[in-house]
Amino acid sequence: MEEIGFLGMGIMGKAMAMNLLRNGFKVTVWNRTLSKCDELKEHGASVGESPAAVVKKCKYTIGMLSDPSAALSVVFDKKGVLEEICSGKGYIDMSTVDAETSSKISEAVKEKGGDFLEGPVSGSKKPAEDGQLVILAAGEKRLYDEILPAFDVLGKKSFFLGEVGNGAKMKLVVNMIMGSMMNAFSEGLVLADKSGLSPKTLLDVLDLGAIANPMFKMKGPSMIQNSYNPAFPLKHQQKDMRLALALGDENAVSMPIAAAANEVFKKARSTGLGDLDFSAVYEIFKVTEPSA
Ligand SMILES: NC(=O)C1=CN([C@@H]2O[C@H](COP(=O)(O)OP(=O)(O)OC[C@H]3O[C@@H](n4cnc5c(N)ncnc54)[C@H](OP(=O)(O)O)[C@@H]3O)[C@@H](O)[C@H]2O)C=CC1
Ligand SMILES: O=CCCC(=O)O
Repeated sequence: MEEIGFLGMGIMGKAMAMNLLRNGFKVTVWNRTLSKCDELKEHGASVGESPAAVVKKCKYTIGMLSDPSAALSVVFDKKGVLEEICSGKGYIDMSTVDAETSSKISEAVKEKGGDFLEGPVSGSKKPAEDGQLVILAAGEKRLYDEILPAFDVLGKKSFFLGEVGNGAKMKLVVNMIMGSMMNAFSEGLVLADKSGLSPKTLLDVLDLGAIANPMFKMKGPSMIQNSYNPAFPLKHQQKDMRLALALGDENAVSMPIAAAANEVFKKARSTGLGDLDFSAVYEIFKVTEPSA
């Protein structure tokens, strides 16, 4: 397979690029904060000096950036992707963004003759390290077929969802459900505790019943130890709730549960929890009102 460029060495980008290297791909990486490329370099990656330089060198370039503004910035800014993308090259944005952002990038890339694919992912740091992501791709089918060998390393399953925007929308729906579930879970843990029950026993009970799921199983034990080492930063989960609510707005879908969950995530951000794991929203439910 051709050399792959990778823009964005955050929690996910770093794990994904490392996984590609481990599986024999040649990778050139770039990150706004250059020092975050050091570990990749030690493992055999080349480092590009700008997104444009990476695209110039590589036939395929993947972006994994924090939010719509970052995703747009690496494409449209000076020394960005657009300066070097051209016919015969592909750009794959795997960041979680809204459909409008993805379409803007797609149109600009296509105008330069390049191919574009969006490919947001389900799964967090550990699945990224283990190549167990679920890839929600949409856009240029030819590029999808060409990049599949890399997707097969990054993920356990790839979906091709058709036109650009469908991957972004699917990802936002999934994360909207996840964020609402995390709120209900946190509320339940507090209710158990305040009612004199053991939260640990609640985890055991949940895990044996109809609502058992990997998220409760993985996050529950660390939450009851007040430990929130970030795998999926809370600020990104709140961004996804916000974008999902905007999608609901566009489609006149009433989303009272997600709206309430978003408010709690916003509160968590405003109290300085944004860089912790999204499960830190639990801390907000633990705060008790002074009794009257
Ligand atoms: N963590 C997770 O579990 C998952 C995250 N996602 C999504 O993947 C994306 C990345 O997430 P994650 O790796 O956790 O996030 P991080 O916050 O760890 O990393 C964000 C990355 O974006 C870069 N960045 C931010 N702003 C800019 C900018 N203006 N210009 C250029 N680069 C910028 C950062 O660079 P710098 O280092 O310089 O700040 C960093 O490389 C997000 O869209 C997130 O929603 C999807 C699935 C799971
Ligand atoms: O966007 C982040 C998703 C995290 C997960 O799917 O576990």
